Amino acid sequence: MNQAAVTYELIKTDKKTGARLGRLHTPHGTFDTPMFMPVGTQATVKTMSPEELKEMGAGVILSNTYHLWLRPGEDIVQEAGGLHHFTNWDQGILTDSGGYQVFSLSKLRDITEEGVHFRNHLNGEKLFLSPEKSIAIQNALGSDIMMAFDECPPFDSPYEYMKTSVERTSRWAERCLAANVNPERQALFGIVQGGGYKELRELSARTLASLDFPGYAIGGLSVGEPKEKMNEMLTYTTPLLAADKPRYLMGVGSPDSLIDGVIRGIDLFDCVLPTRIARNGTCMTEHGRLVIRNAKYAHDFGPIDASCDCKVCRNYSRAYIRHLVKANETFGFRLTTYHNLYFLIKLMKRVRSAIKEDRLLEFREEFFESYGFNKP
Ligand SMILES: CNc1nc2c(CC[C@H]3O[C@@H](OC)[C@H](OC)[C@@H]3O)c3nc(N)[nH]c(=O)c3cc2[nH]1
Ligand SMILES: [Zn+2]
Repeated sequence: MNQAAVTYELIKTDKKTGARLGRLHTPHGTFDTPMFMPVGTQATVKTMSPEELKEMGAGVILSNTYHLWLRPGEDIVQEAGGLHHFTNWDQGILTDSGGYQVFSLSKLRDITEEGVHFRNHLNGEKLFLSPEKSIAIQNALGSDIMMAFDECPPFDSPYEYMKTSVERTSRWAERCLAANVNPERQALFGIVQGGGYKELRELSARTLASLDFPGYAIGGLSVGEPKEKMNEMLTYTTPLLAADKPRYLMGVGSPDSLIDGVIRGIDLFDCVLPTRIARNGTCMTEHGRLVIRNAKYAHDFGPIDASCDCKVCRNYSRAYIRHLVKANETFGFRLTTYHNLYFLIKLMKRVRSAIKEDRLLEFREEFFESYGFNKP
């Protein structure tokens, strides 16, 4: 029996919700879950060094097959000895399959049973991505967790289209399993689709469960649908997935969505939100979002967030960071990025403590009140 590359250890199941405490064992370390994974689409978490990511407690970071295939090319990364050597990051790496980018970045595309024909969003050249090609790229990148090549249709696609897509994505998932040349070191996660149709979510979950992946992602969400619809699909879908496997909600998210995802049984999250809003000077704080450019912070020599113990909040003032951001100084965006990532990683740590102490729903109430999510 091959030693599985990634295994999930279920530590505790919350009595009042679907939340769990767990540990994700990977060839590059073991990490507590629920966990937030910083996104480093082009093999870097924008403006952050590996040392800073480690310092803030990041365990697993993401990179993206589509982007790295186009630039610099998976062959260069492979020659470097894989992504861990290329990026000098020795902890966990998860690569997305490119399925989402093909559907979100390229306009002209043709989906066939074989794969997807589309145009390079950088130079318009014709490209083709298939389950086999996506897995070959991810094997070359050497990520610890690879994602199956899938189609992420618009949430409100017609039932018939969504059904066809789910069935094709399931056949693609099987081809991905067969294409993985390194299952002992690189775990492949299946991605559940089905949009807002419960019976298609069930069809997708059950088909993928029968293929016995080491972990599962819930895809096709956080694509513009109302949060209530996302939560409704999670409530329905996560119980269909094996309790002894990790569950990863792709592309999520904001603090309220992270907590509500944990309550519905999600263990792993990724989202560009904290790093993206940081680059326009917006910070997450205990009392909601703070737009640092705002004139009211010009003479404010306090920290971004008085309740945050990160190195940014311990050493730099709102006035200084506001000045840097307004002057478009890179260091300003490094400070806002570090703080935002720290805030979400710390939020997951607080959630894990709340699960340990059987007080997750109380924590949700307190945090939502403080952040302002309860405001009508
Ligand atoms: C934001 N909402 C959202 N993101 C999603 C992503 C990751 C985007 C990927 O693109 C890059 O960020 C833009 C990241 O790449 C590192 C991320 O993994 C998804 N990926 C796949 N394969 N299938 C999905 O159904 C899917 C759904 C999503 N919903
Ligand atoms: Zn801070």
